[in-house]
Amino acid sequence: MNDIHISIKRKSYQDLPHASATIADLDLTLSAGEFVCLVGPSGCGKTTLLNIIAGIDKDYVGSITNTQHPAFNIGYVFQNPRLLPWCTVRKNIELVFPGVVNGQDIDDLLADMQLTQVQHEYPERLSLGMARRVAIIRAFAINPALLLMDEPFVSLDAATARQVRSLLLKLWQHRPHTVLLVTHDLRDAIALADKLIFLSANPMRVIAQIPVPIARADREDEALIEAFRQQLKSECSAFMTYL
Ligand SMILES: Nc1ncnc2c1ncn2[C@@H]1O[C@H](COP(=O)(O)OP(=O)(O)OP(=O)(O)O)[C@@H](O)[C@H]1O
Repeated sequence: MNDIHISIKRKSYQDLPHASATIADLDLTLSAGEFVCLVGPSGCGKTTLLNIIAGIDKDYVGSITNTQHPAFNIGYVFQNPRLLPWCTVRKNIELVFPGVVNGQDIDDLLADMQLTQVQHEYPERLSLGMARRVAIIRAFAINPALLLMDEPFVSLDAATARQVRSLLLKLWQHRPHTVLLVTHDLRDAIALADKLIFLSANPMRVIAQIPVPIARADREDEALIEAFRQQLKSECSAFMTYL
């Protein structure tokens, strides 16, 4: 794995020269194996940034580079799980598997995400929390150099969101990948990230990069997470008004 450099000079949704930029002069480096969370106000351009990094949106000025592997593979967990409705949970995972399907690996992924019991169900029988967990497995199954996740806990009730977050963390600890995760929930970001990146709006720029000082072993400790959240709020709310 290598560092990934993201440099977006300008992204605008209109072709006009004077059109306002959604993203401007945004520079980020993701270190290999690092879990990074992007936090920013609603509508600031987070999904746009993920779409650019994933190669879905090519209409921008800038570059995404990984010096040693120019064509690196990317996993993307969209807000909508996008499972194939005519395939079972297991089949949805098998379909993305690179090369020969490794049954034991799928068994392990299903077990890590507590989905073994529903592996032969169709997506319509799953709760949103289960469907999100299948989508996360599919992204890990391709063993990507970079894993993008867009609000994987949004629209889940608090208990389910905590469960998915905790399972994701365990999965990532078993299978470390470079992750860039978008969330509007600072608690989720603190529980997961090595580094928090705070963004501004109009245009979107990086306004602060803050390492999370909580040991990995303590990331389920809600009191520690809340204490750091309060610290960030009191120290940074002047320039991060959305905290
Ligand atoms: N296809 C599009 N055409 C024109 N404008 C767009 C398009 N997609 C997004 N936008 C605009 O670009 C801005 C950024 O949108 P984006 O969805 O990237 O923000 P976001 O930070 O992910 O939002 P949220 O937190 O609400 O999910 C918004 O003002 C949005 O209206």
